[in-house]
Amino acid sequence: MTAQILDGKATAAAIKADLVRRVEALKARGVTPGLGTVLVGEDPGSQKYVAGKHRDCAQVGIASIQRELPATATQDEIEAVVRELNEDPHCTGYIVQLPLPKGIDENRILELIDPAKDADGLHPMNLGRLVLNEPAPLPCTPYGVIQLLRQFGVEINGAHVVVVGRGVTIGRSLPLLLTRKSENATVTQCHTGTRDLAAQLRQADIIVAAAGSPHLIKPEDVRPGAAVLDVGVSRDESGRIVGDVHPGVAEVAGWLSPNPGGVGPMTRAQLLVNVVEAAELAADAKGAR
Ligand SMILES: Nc1nc2c(c(=O)[nH]1)N[C@@H](CN(C=O)c1ccc(C(=O)N[C@@H](CCC(=O)O)C(=O)O)cc1)CN2
Repeated sequence: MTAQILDGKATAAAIKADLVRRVEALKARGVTPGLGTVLVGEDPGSQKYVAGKHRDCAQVGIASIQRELPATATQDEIEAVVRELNEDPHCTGYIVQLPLPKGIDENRILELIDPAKDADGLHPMNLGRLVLNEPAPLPCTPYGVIQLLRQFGVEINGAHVVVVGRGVTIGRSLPLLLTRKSENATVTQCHTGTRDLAAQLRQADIIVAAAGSPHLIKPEDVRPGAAVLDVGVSRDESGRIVGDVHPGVAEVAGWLSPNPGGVGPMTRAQLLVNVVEAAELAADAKGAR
């Protein structure tokens, strides 16, 4: 068996094409959506992701607001930038690129973001809304996973999904989305404390690997025909991405979301969706006044 590729680039391109129309409609109402990014330090991966986000903005007509601080920036200095973006009327949504340098209290920074401008859906109020099943900006990578599965007709309803990882950007919220009635999956969450990971993986209809552990998922761990989404990012000596999924999995899986080229572009597309939706909500509220 050779897996069908879940092509995130093509799917993200279609989402962006639709956003062009929505951004034009907003501009006709006198609102230009603006994405802000806060980048602290010089991590080459983070720099690349942030640059990609602003390239996407240019493609769909969203204005870009970039704030960069050195790796030596203090908690107070980062918080000052967050407060400034909360007040900036040109910035309709923004993100703080993670991870932040060691010594910075990441949660305190996330809690300071205005929930109405939280383009990542990582503010505790928005994560809480997700728990309560209330409307909220959806965390970008988790929702990118779901959209990719839907786009390629992978059955989520009733599926047993094994999520590997428990980080704040993916692992924590993906099970929340997958167990909503609209998705209706059964989820097992695995992590470094899981006793027999291979035994869990072999039960899965869908595996989402977000551990950041190179080639953790081996072909013999995958049930033939299962869908496998590689969301883990490690880098080799030359800076190239190494995913969580061993290349041999392509011979066993029914579907494979590669890395790069799978969920990464979907993450970026969902970020733009969140920015446009926040701007639409703000425009509606302004019109209603
Ligand atoms: N505030 C946030 N920080 C981080 C998030 C996040 O969602 N919000 N997720 C990751 C990084 N990330 C987004 O910021 C991200 C990861 C990957 C990609 C992407 O397009 N990847 C490409 C490959 C790019 C390359 O060659 O390096 C792909 O997969 O094809 C975009 C965004 C951690 N931080």
